[in-house]
Amino acid sequence: MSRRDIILQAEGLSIGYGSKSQAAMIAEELSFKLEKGQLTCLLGPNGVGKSTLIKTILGQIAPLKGSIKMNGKPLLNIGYKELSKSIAVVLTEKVRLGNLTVRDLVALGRTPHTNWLGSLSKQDQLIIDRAIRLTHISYIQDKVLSELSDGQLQKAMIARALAQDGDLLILDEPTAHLDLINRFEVMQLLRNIAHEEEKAILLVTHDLDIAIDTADEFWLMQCGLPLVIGTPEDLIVNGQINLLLPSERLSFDKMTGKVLTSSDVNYPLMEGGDYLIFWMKLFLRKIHSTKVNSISKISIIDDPFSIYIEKQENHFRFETFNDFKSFLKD
Ligand SMILES: Nc1ncnc2c1ncn2[C@@H]1O[C@H](COP(=O)(O)OP(=O)(O)OP(=O)(O)O)[C@@H](O)[C@H]1O
Repeated sequence: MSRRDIILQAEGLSIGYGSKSQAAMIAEELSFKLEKGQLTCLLGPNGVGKSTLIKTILGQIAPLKGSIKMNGKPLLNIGYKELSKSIAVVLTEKVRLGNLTVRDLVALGRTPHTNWLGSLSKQDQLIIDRAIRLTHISYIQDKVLSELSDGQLQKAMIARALAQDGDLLILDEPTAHLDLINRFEVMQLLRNIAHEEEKAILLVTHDLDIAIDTADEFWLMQCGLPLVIGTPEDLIVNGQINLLLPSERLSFDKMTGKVLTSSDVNYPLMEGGDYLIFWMKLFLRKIHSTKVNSISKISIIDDPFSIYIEKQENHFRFETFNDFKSFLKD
């Protein structure tokens, strides 16, 4: 096998709730594998079954059909203790452990490895130190959890999962409730952990743009269909990324990596740098003015920023999009 080791694998898996005889099937024919050193993002619309799949992988609900193997062994044959040494989880629910310090929380990650008294060995302390260092939270290790921001708490939760020292990390929407910078930081952190610590990481996210920027692999989940799996770049280039956007009003722009609303605007002839034309098109789509139809040409230059308009033999110049907007609205 290649450098990458398969940690978890499933073939023809059906997932859902209830018993096999009276089952509410959520998804079927799911086949996938998770490999060391890879960051995988599971994407799909609300209610499609992402959390159900995560719960099945964690052994919290039994598959309706098929089985999942962890390191070659059926998941159902792996005991709770062994499983918690191999899989670390960060879920969306906020922890209510306000009096614990960050270091106490990270130390909880060692629970599956400690004796029944829960005493930490020197080796455990070193692993906790390392998890704190890798997640860049040394400066807050003595703070109590109730005093943390959402971003700091999320990093502490990731450190706890890292201290567990399993091969597989599973996270449900780790960037929910975070601001833009923290969303990037947390995803970059997870990418580094996957690559440098050789962990397999699976996370659920709705943050398509950040996922494109960081993931090695996407799993696209859609109602009643098998998972579509590939590198983000392949799925973008072959158009399968649009499976995430079943509405005709939305489409994925391959050039910019952004989701755009489709438009019925007939753009005039445009001249200028690619990025200027991109923002001009977005502007014209939003302004939705009938006056755009009588513009024959738009030229945009970036230094000094100017918009030149040719309209029925007349020429106009604007220094900002805002001035152009006023003109279109008059
Ligand atoms: N305990 C349960 N028993 C029966 N059905 C459930 C249970 N939990 C969830 N479901 C149903 O399973 C389907 C998939 O839900 P799930 O939470 O897995 O979706 P999701 O893709 O994670 O959604 P979201 O993006 O909104 O978190 C939904 O129709 C939901 O109502």
